[in-house]
Amino acid sequence: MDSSHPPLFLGCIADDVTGATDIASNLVQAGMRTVQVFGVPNPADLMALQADAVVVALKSRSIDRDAAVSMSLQSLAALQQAGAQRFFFKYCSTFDSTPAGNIGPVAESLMNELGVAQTIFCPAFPANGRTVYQGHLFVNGQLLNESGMHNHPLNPMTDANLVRVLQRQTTKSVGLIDWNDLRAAKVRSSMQSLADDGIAMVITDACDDDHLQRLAQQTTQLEFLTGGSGIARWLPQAWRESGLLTAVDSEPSALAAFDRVADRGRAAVLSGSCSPATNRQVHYLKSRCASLALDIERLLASPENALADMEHFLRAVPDREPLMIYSTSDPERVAQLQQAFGTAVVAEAIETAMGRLAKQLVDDHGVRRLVLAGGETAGAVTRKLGIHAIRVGPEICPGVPLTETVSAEPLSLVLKSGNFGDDQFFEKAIQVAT
Ligand SMILES: Nc1ncnc2c1ncn2[C@@H]1O[C@H](COP(=O)(O)OP(=O)(O)O)[C@@H](O)[C@H]1O
Ligand SMILES: O=C(O)[C@H](O)C(=O)COP(=O)(O)O
Repeated sequence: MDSSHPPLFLGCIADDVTGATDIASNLVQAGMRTVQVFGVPNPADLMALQADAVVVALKSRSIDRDAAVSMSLQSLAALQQAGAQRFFFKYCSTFDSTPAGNIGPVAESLMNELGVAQTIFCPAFPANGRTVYQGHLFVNGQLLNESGMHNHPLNPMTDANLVRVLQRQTTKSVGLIDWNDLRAAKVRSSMQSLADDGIAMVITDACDDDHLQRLAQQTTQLEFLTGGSGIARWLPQAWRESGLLTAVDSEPSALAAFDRVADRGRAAVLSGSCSPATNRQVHYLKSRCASLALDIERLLASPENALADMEHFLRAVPDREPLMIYSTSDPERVAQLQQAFGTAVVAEAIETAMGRLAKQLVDDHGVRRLVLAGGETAGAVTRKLGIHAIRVGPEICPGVPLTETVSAEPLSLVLKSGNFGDDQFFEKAIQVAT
């Protein structure tokens, strides 16, 4: 290990793969050398990475609560052994979770393991339209439960009041630091008075980046924080200003290297997200490159026949031409399938198919650039491909960076959060990766 490189400073535990890449991107933008690893890591591997920050990408957002807690605690232990001094639990900027968890239970277990009496919950990411006001989460100015997130296939968000949502998920008391506290720069004193009242979990308002910067500056004393990726864009600067973090900027050469890795073959888009943004992105791209919608009924009835049909499509696309395969559908169609076959059955069948398709594309069809839309989808694909770590490079849009696998033959990956990116995102991601 290069002794000249400062030791690992920040350990992040993310509950889904695209959410992990999202926070990793903001940390790179903030000048931290960041590596993302997949699944519960080995401490020795983490120390060998020579990174300022490591993001552990778990696929724990929508699984059994106890399993999510267990893998999160195992990841914390590995990060502690690797020497991390600050810890961050990353969940969705739209607080994706069910009334039974997992944000509350995982955060509670991490707090208890770290011996932390109080921490913040800051999902706001204004650069991507996620703002919190009086404890209510807005997406592009619409209340969360009216933004389309109420139709999420796995974690429908039907209540925008995050104090209420989080309180349903935890036995600890939940409170709020609101806009007035931020404006009056009273975050620390407000947190102390909340702590005096026994409030352990503090939802924080934030409507713009100035609010996030203030929150970052006034929470440097916290060993453990939670939130979306927004505040992570400002924490490194606050930690440097308080002398906690050595000022090490990302090496421009390291970021430039991404331009070379990408141009090694064909690009393919695999989209399993059914978010409004991804529906628009699929609609835009499907008239611009070879595209195939998964026949989900056929997939459920006979996976092998369905995959044989897809192989036929793949062979019909001219070599090196980009292509897209998607299950992305509107809420009505999603609900119809879930009612007919069961939510978990449909999700599992699609995620498994996406994993097998990705392996086929890489092994047999010359694909070296994969654009994956959706956290659960990306989690299934990266697991099937056996990807253990990625280097995080320049962002294509806020929260979505270009990445490449840490492997003998690097694969260019774009792991897109369901709701991120404009209508032309896929086209940009393919071109940027060329
Ligand atoms: N047409 C569909 N009908 C039902 N479920 C679907 C459909 N397409 C995808 N899914 C499932 O919905 C979930 C989408 O989650 P995810 O990939 O995380 O996307 P997002 O980033 O939008 O949350 C996955 O489990 C996926 O398998
Ligand atoms: O929106 C966010 O904070 C993250 O990018 C995220 O968690 C996305 O998860 P998704 O499953 O891709 O929506």
